[in-house]
Amino acid sequence: MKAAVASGERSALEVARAAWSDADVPAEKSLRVRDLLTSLPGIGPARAEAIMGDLRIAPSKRLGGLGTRQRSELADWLAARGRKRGSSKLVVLAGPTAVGKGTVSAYIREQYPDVNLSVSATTRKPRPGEVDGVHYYFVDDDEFDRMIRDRELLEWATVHNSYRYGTPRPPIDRALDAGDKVMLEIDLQGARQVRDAMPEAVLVFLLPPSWEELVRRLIGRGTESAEEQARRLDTAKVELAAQDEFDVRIVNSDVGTAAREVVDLFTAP
Ligand SMILES: Nc1nc2c(ncn2[C@@H]2O[C@H](COP(=O)(O)OP(=O)(O)O)[C@@H](O)[C@H]2O)c(=O)[nH]1
Ligand SMILES: Nc1ncnc2c1ncn2[C@@H]1O[C@H](COP(=O)(O)OP(=O)(O)O)[C@@H](O)[C@H]1O
Repeated sequence: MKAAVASGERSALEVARAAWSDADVPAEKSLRVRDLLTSLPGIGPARAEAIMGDLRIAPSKRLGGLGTRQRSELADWLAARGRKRGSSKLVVLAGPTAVGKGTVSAYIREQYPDVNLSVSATTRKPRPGEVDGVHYYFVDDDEFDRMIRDRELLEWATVHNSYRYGTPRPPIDRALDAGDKVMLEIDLQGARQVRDAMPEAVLVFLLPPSWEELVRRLIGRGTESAEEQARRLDTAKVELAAQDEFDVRIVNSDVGTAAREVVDLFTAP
């Protein structure tokens, strides 16, 4: 029956209204409210149960069996979520190592507080000054494996052939449900997974003004050994070749200008 409810609140609302009409639609009328809710993007069984608790609908209830008050509250909830999801937007910022993704993200975090920056989980150790839960959720391999097993990650990847990084999904769905602007700063592999999982996301490729400038930034950052720098530049060549897969390309010449161009995407039609 879930097939009757394509993703998207409005269609869920239409299914509910059909179940409550005088039409002869036994499938909709017998559809469990729990199944209607879990057919929506980002709502699993636990969330569906919590929502039904808030709406005072018993876990086993079917659409056709709801009382007048329950129907009205469920319809209002679906309509409100549809409006919020319609106004929220997910922007994914990716690009070659040392192009300035972290710098542009930090600038956006400081200058555009209404943009909700996703906090990734990673198995790498924190660097001096990095705070758990702010820069990253620093977890060990067992915990990262559990997050994968429990399908808690929207995407994840092994980056620079060393540590794993992933985007916890529940905070993203809560933020999108609330109509927030959400931004991920992730690597190319992760961006591709987000594009598959959430086609409505806007994928941004951050470009250096030139290859020479990219090399200068990587070496100037001074956080890698010479051989690691060489390895990352090889990766950067491959990543630059993938830029056509992205919806938008932004050149990071000046951090403030690049950040503005990224943030403007949240309000672009
Ligand atoms: N796929 C994916 N990549 C991530 C995530 N978080 C960070 N990254 C990428 O991992 C790479 C490593 O980031 P970081 O550990 O800060 O080290 P840096 O690249 O040396 O600055 C960067 O290219 C980030 O874009 C994530 O949640 N998922
Ligand atoms: N617009 C820019 N102009 C000059 N240097 C920059 C610019 N943006 C970033 N940088 C510098 O380039 C280096 C790499 O930036 P970083 O944010 O670590 O890149 P990434 O997160 O993409 O690996 C850092 O030293 C940073 O200060």
